[in-house]
Amino acid sequence: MSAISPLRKFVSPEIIFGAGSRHSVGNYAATFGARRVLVVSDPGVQAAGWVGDVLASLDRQGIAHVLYTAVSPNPRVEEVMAGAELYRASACDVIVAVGGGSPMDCAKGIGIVAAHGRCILEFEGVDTIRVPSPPLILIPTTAGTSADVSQFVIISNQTERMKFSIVSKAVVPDVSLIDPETTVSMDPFLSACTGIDALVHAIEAFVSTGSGPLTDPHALEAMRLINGNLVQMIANPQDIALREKIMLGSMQAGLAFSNAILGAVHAMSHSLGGYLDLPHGLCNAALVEHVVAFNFDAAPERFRIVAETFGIDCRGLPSAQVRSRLVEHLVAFKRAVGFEETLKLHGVGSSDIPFLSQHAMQDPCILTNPRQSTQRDVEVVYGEAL
Ligand SMILES: NC(=O)c1ccc[n+]([C@@H]2O[C@H](COP(=O)([O-])OP(=O)(O)OC[C@H]3O[C@@H](n4cnc5c(N)ncnc54)[C@H](O)[C@@H]3O)[C@@H](O)[C@H]2O)c1
Ligand SMILES: [Fe+2]
Repeated sequence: MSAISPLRKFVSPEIIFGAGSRHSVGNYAATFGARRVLVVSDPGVQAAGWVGDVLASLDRQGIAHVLYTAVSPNPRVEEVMAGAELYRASACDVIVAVGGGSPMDCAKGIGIVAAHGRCILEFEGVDTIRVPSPPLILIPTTAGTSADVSQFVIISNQTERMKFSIVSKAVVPDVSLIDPETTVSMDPFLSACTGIDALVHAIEAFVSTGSGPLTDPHALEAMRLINGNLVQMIANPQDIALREKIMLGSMQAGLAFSNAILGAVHAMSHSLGGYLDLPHGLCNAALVEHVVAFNFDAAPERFRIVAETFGIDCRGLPSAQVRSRLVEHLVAFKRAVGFEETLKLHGVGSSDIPFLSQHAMQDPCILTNPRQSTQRDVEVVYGEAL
């Protein structure tokens, strides 16, 4: 008799996907009985006009609001704490975020602090949340992080020059309003960074030790959508049909990685992003092919499927050749979206590697990497990416 699969769980918010969905935020806030909403965003998203649409929708429902936009890319501990203080002092009862991963993660952090009355630093790690957060509605404006569907919060601790992760189903928002129209204002660099982030989510979720039948179909479809449309989207930034495909790919990658967790690219990129305050997608881009080459032999059949999903003809090829074709494909894809990155270009030297590796080993994402890694392994991979 063949064994049956082990138990799996899958969490997701209520998702409303489609052009114009941002305009319904007022209705969703009303269903939570909102009296005063804290709206979290950042200056770039406000300048693009997306904050105005959210405030207008709340106004139509007669719901008061307080705006908080003091959020940096790679949101910081102090920004979370100041936002939580504003939430408390203004007697808010619902949180809405509109923006990329940074305002969305900051909003999740504000919810945790508002509920517990303690510093966000105390919640680092897995399943540390004890008190439910206030109702949370997220509206992503980048097609990449999918923090709006995920169980992750990534906050930067600039006192220690590191980023830390909070992983809990308690940080999955109540509602995600995914509106591809908001991504038309992304410039080519932001589109490339966030698109590569989503592609890496899909690859890492598919080869993760936490992968399984509930997440695999999302991961594979995300790879198809992003691999097949990102280059075209960057060349045709106003093409809403292409924006929609990449947004859908990002969402599916998000559902996959939220439930299957990630791997060494993310563990290493969180460490790098905290140390140098660099864009998250850029860090992933600098590392991805090196980590894939390192991991390949631990999951050759899974990586063969990844390669086939990218359109590489693997028939009759031995594993070593599939590995090198997959690495070549990733390098060519990165170039096609505008990346020629090495870590050296961003000022990383070999003397930084021990610090970076030590922090990467503490990140929860390292635990689900398909190949068990020691600090020495991680040091070698950073060295290859220099
Ligand atoms: N929680 C998660 O599951 C998760 C997953 C991956 C990454 N992250 C985190 O998310 C953060 C990165 O988020 P991001 O890549 O979405 O970028 P971001 O939120 O940091 O935004 C980067 C810049 O782009 C601008 N911007 C955002 N949307 C725009 C738009 N539509 N038009 C014009 N400008 C726009 C912002 O104003 C900002 O200046 C990192 O801190 C990363 O660690 C979180
Ligand atoms: Fe990511």
